[in-house]
Order: sequence, then C-alpha cells, then structure tokens
Amino acid sequence: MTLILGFDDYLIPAQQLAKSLSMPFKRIVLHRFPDGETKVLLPVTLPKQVIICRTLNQPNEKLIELIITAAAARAQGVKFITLVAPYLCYMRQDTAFHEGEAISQKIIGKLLGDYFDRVITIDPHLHRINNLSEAISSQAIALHASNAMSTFLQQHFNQPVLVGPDEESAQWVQAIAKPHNWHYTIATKKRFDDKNVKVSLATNSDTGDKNSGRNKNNKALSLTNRDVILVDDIASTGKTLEQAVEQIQLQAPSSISIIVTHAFFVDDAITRLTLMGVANIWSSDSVLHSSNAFSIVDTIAETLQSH
Ligand SMILES: O=P(O)(O)OC[C@H]1O[C@H](OP(=O)(O)OP(=O)(O)O)[C@H](O)[C@@H]1O
Repeated sequence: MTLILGFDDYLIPAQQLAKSLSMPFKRIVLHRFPDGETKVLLPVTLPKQVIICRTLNQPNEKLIELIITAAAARAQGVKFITLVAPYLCYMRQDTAFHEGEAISQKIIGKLLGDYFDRVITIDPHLHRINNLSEAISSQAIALHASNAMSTFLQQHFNQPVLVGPDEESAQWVQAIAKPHNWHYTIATKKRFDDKNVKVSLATNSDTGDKNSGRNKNNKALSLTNRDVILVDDIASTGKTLEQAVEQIQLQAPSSISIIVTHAFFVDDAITRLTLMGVANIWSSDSVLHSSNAFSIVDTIAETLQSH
C-alpha cells in the first residue's frame, strides 16, 4: 500500500491526487511554537511507501517542514518517499549571475535528493540545464501542463493564435498548438532586472533568416482580429506578460487571454493586466491562486500509475 500525505496549504489537490489513484490520504499536522519553530506530526503508522504532495511556492518554511517530515517517515521505517511538488522552488537561480551568488538550484536540488527517493514536478523552470536530473540528485520526473492547457483551451477557442513571450516558452507553445494545428509565434525577451524586461514579437525579417541566430520557430503572424493566447510557465511580477500584451495590442487583436502553469502574479499584477484589457487570465492549480482554471493533478496521477 502507498499512502498520500498532504499539508493544509495544499490540501485539495493532494486529496484529489489520492482519489485519482484510489490511495488513502492523511494530513501532516503542523504546530507553530511561540518561538517560530514548527512541530511536525505524522500519522502513527506509515506503510513502506509514501507520497508527500505539497507545492513549493513561498518555500523556505515548507522546505524545513518537508525535510523534518521525510526524516521522521524514514525513522518510522518508510522505504520509498516520493515528493510531488507541482511547483518546484529555486530552479530559476541556476547560475551565479554575479560573483558570490549561491547557485540555489544545485543546493536545493541536492537537499531534496538527499531526503526524497523521487521528486515529481510540473514545468520546472530549467534554462541552462536540459534535464531535471541535472538538478535533483535522486530520481527526478518533470511533467508538463501542456496537455491539460491544450484540452482546456480547446473548450474556449476555435482557431486562436498562441504567443510565447520568449524562446524558453516555445516548447510549451508548440506542444499546446500541435494537436489542433493552431498557429503560434514565439517572441524574444531581454531581461534587465527582476521587474524590467523587453519583449519583441517576431517580424517578417526574422522569419527564415537562417543566420539571425534567433529561434527557428519564429513566425511573424498577423494578430489582427485574432483571439490571441499568451502562454508561459510562470507569471511572477507579470512584467513579461505586460510587455507582451503591449506588443500584441499594437496589432489590434479580437481578444487577448493569458494561460500559465504557475501563477504568482505578485502585488497588483492581475489588476494591471486586467486594466490593460486582457480578457482571461488562467492558470493551473500547481500554485493555488484565484486564476486557477484547470488541474494538473490527473497528469501527475497518470505518471504515478505508470511508474
Ligand atoms: O512575471 P515575470 O516576473 O516577468 O517572470 C516570469 C518570467 O520569468 C521566467 O523567465 P526569465 O525571464 O526568468 O527567463 P530565464 O530564466 O529563462 O532567463 C518565466 O519563464 C517567465 O517568462
């Protein structure tokens, strides 16, 4: 038997995962001491295999609690511990951009690998590495939200145009567009700092320019009178999306919608995008947010069933 364990801050998806897999579910109970430390209470009896399901946005305290949980489960005799973290933290800091900066991706990846036998996540932000196994020292499985996005979008649009705001987004955009033969275009992005980016849509001069060094999939498409869907993995400050929306609006589309896997939309990002005229802002439940519109739980359940 395998038991699914969940925490109150990601309870419903964890319970849905247990239901999809027809596995029992139990809560990990946390108690916060007055000094800020946390007591972790596990079920008294655990089977040989457990799956801990907790997403890792706002991760610092969650990481400590997860490590305590995994170590305590191991001490109770659990042999195989899977971490299902639909959003996997610290994957973006994958290089030292300045002298002295810690490469958090490697450090946190090793920590998780030390405590968990297997880590499963959705659309980890991997830029300078190709495979999650390069970051996580145990078994690592990176799944994608693109099938769930594709199915969801099909219910809302007939022939939309998909726009990816940067070259990294091409993989998701292509996967969503392919089953329906939808048109897509991939923009280019230059990041200046946390909140400043410049997004440029493909122009005709980009297309077919083998020597430009730019994305080969860059197709300049007219967005005029089209339903445009901006697709990305993460919306954090929302500045990437804002910049892309500004560029798309210059072409007078019928509508602009946004779909992302991981919704942070910090501060007033949703308000700003809505005031700019974005019709729909949708996200998966990998991070709990008011924009959640479709679930990645079945994607995870299918993988767990087949492994
Ligand atoms: O909402 P925002 O604050 O704009 O952040 C979200 C963007 O950041 C990430 O890419 P990033 O620019 O970090 O690119 P890279 O890590 O692939 O260089 C991500 O793929 C989004 O495009």
